[in-house]
Amino acid sequence: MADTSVSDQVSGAPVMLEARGLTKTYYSTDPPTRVVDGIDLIVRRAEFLVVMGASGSGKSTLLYSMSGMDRPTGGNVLLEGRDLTCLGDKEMSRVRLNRMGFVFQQAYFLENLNIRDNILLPALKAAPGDKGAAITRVDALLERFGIAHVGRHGITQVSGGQLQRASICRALACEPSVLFADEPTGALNSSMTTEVMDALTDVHEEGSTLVMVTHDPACAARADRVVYLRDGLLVDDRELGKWSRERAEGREDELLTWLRGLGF
Ligand SMILES: Nc1ncnc2c1ncn2[C@@H]1O[C@H](COP(=O)(O)OP(=O)(O)OP(=O)(O)O)[C@@H](O)[C@H]1O
Repeated sequence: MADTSVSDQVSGAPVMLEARGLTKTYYSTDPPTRVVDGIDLIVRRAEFLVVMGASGSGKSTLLYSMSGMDRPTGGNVLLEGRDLTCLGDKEMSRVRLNRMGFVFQQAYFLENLNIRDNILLPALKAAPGDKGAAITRVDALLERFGIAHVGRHGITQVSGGQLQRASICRALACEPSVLFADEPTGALNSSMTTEVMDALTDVHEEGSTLVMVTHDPACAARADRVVYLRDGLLVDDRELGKWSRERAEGREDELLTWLRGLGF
């Protein structure tokens, strides 16, 4: 049973996810490469946290290690106080399916299924005995993200922005505790980027916890907090506070100044 009483000792806010001394070393290289180097990081409940850093600094590896997609080689990851690092593969898959959602740069949808069925698939897998509820939830998500009219379209018959909004729907279909996004706008033009970031901002404003990797300061400026990685180490951390459309530009400038100071 999850321990929901865990809270951040500094802010007092409830903790959703925590990395303690998280390490990932690849032993396939000679010498071995330590890509994530003993990171301590707390993600508070309902927080939108962004991970930035130069290419190769370990952002995706940190995200995958925290989400159980990849096994860390040291340290621990706790989801609402429950240590995930001691779980077997089967239990970890269950946690990923039921408690975590993922959005990647590419959608990775099945070509032989339409958009709606691609979104429905994980929801049915997570709750096989409750097909009606899964269908209702998925149809509500399609409406909410403005893609109900393309639900029966094939995956090549929609725009990049619509496909990424469908990825967000799929990630939310199992009502996850944490949504992880790895460069979700990396393959999109600027109007589609805004479309997808608006969708993610809505998800956050409705109370979801988000952890996102991005290279794009305009996307990062949507977050509550940005952490910066260098060579697998977490070297700085900046609270941005609540995002608002009115303050968007000033906030992006403030973030850029901070990032330049870090050598970004
Ligand atoms: N399977 C692997 N074996 C060995 N080294 C790896 C492996 N996967 C990743 N790396 C190395 O780990 C380092 C960090 O990779 P990672 O993808 O986490 O960085 P990143 O900050 O997300 O980079 P980018 O912004 O370019 O996506 C890189 O130097 C990469 O080459």
